[in-house]
Amino acid sequence: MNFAVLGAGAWGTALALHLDRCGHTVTLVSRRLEHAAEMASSRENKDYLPGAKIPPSLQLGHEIMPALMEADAVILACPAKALRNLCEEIASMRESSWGISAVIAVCKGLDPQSLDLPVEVLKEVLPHYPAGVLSGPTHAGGLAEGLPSAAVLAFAEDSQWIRDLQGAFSNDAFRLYFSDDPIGVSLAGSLKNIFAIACGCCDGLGLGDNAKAALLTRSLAEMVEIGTTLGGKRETFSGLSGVGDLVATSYGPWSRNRTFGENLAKGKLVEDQLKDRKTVVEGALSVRWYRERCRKMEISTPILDEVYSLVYEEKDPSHALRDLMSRQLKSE
Ligand SMILES: NC(=O)C1=CN([C@@H]2O[C@H](COP(=O)(O)OP(=O)(O)OC[C@H]3O[C@@H](n4cnc5c(N)ncnc54)[C@H](O)[C@@H]3O)[C@@H](O)[C@H]2O)C=CC1
Ligand SMILES: O=C(CO)COP(=O)(O)O
Repeated sequence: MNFAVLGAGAWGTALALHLDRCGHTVTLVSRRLEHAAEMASSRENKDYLPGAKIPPSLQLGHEIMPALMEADAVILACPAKALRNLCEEIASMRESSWGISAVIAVCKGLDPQSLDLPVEVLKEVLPHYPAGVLSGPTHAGGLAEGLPSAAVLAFAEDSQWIRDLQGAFSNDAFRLYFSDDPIGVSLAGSLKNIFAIACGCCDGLGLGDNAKAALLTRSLAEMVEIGTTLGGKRETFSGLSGVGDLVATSYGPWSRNRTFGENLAKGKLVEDQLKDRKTVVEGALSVRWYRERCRKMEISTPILDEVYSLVYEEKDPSHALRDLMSRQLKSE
């Protein structure tokens, strides 16, 4: 198959490397000319995924159009806040001769203006193509190294072409499951980042394994409550994109969301952590939007509310812990 991967951050690069290893024709597109040129000369993405060699077979570019003209499937690997713009750019260039059979978003957040999930943005802006999402406990470094991992490919419809796509992504190091719940998978992928920030705080405060297990378990309960109210299927949250990614991100030393939470608990200010950083901390943004949505729908979200207060109201992490522990007792 021919894949266009748009967005040359850590995750786009890791996916492109993986698809190249699977024997596909792959073009990885960076939006910045100088970044594409630097990658082409060093055969490495030093800015976002240092250490992973880019083989000559993987094509690098900075223009979207040539990659789209050839593509069977397009992977959108930008941060969630840039997804709508990127889709609009594609829509403005669209030609009926293109052979694109699917567009797949791999970001884990919400559109800041509309609060839409990535799959909803795809459906709205690129209605001509089947829209899917890929998500799971898969950090870029592990996939780039070829360490074993598994994820979910979710489309609302099922077809032979989508099953071919599932097969095209899979090899002996990467196992891709199919799901018919792109809404649930998108919700799970963005919510786990918020709870990973809470788990990072737990690490930063040195609260130990009992506390972290309790926090993770109650985070899952909250994720299921929010996710099912917002339209996801309950079983999705016990799958790879739900509990799988929640565990990976909450424990991974590599996780930007978990590390952000850990540093918060150690006294590093939000603005100092976010200013001038090249890479995304999706949970720090999406917690604001989820809080707004959950309030409107009157969903009780005690952990998410505390993460919001930590990030946007300068709440002291030890006070957040005290407030969580002193809530009215209830049934599990
Ligand atoms: N890094 C990881 O391990 C994983 C990341 N993700 C998700 O994938 C998304 C991207 O993450 P990373 O690649 O890690 O981000 P990153 O922080 O490494 O890089 C973001 C990339 O997106 C590019 N970008 C920004 N605006 C863009 C636009 N309008 N059009 C095209 N490209 C644009 C930036 O130039 C940069 O190359 C995030 O939503 C993240 O949650 C999902 C799974 C794993
Ligand atoms: O989504 C991820 C792994 O599944 C990456 O998590 P971070 O963005 O926290 O690094």
